[in-house]
Amino acid sequence: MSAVTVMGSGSWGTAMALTLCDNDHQVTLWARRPEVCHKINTEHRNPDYFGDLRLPDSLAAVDDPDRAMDGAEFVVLAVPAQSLRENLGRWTIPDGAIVVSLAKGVELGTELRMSEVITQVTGIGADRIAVLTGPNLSHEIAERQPAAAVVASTEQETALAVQHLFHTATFRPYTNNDVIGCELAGAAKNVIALAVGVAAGMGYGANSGASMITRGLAEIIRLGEAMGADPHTFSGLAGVGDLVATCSSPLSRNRTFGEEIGRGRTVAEITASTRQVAEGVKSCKSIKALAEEYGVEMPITYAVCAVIDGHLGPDALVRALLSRAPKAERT
Ligand SMILES: NC(=O)c1ccc[n+]([C@@H]2O[C@H](COP(=O)([O-])OP(=O)(O)OC[C@H]3O[C@@H](n4cnc5c(N)ncnc54)[C@H](O)[C@@H]3O)[C@@H](O)[C@H]2O)c1
Ligand SMILES: O=P(O)(O)OC[C@H](O)CO
Repeated sequence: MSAVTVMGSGSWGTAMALTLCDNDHQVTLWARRPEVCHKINTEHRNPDYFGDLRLPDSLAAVDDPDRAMDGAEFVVLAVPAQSLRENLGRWTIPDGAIVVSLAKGVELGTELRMSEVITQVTGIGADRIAVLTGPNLSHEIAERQPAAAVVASTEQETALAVQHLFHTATFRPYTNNDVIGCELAGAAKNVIALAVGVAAGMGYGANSGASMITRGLAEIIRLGEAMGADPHTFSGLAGVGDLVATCSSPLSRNRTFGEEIGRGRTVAEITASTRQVAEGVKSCKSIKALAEEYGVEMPITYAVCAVIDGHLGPDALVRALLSRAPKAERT
């Protein structure tokens, strides 16, 4: 049994906290809002994210970050990507703790991956950081539906420790040492899911979705290879696995956000109507900046950025992609 603190009590932090409880770890969940802590501690529910789902009695919620992390051997970071730097700047991670990053985003302005942000702000070395990613929609995980995942770390011992930490009867993490590929894949699939959602919202069917998923994968691989990722990562769970899950599922916030755009709502309207994060809405810009930096073509990502910025409507997004100069598939 390990002492584990999950920092962030939204959909994914809560789902991972209950998975860790299923493994009999001593789990503390940090929530910003005292009323969320109260509900978790007294009613064993987090209704903003999981309706009536009963959380394990052993799960303790705390609203003070220092108290939450006191004695933690593992600290699991479950706040949105664009808030990670600010939060880490306020927190003190216990000496020696292994840090697990859950966020699927690339930081705006710096274009840093989440593990890079963690090292930059806290000074914690890459050998004590792991990234957990893969096809993992929180509601399915919280219902204990079977799923696989990837734990990526440059340090094999760290990857193995985190794999062991999370491995339950229904949740099966594999290890991988390609942190760049795993993090990039997790962030970039959200952008492709926005595009697939736009097409779905406009009423297009499976052919359009599959075409975007496949060409989306091609542009993610192009960027990944330029950044030094292992191309094999993209045919694994962190790559094609998460891309298919996110782009196909009505549970995906990114796909749903895109669908709403496809039906004619504005980005401002959709953003105002949900408290949940759709990471691709911001990360599309940092991924576009990476594409520019590495000189890689990413037409779907560019088109999504134009739609998010209001420069392109949904119809124009589809036209822009189809009217590009004809080319061979493997380019
Ligand atoms: N939900 C999923 O299915 C899922 C699966 C895998 C990975 N992820 C990733 O996990 C990360 C967290 O996503 P989520 O699904 O839990 O999002 P969410 O919107 O459900 O919850 C986000 C949580 O962070 C808190 N939060 C928001 N802004 C904050 C800030 N500025 N400072 C501190 N806390 C803040 C919210 O109060 C909430 O508790 C994202 O990067 C997401 O891509 C989510
Ligand atoms: O709901 P989304 O779109 O943030 O996707 C959640 C997970 O990343 C799916 O693996």
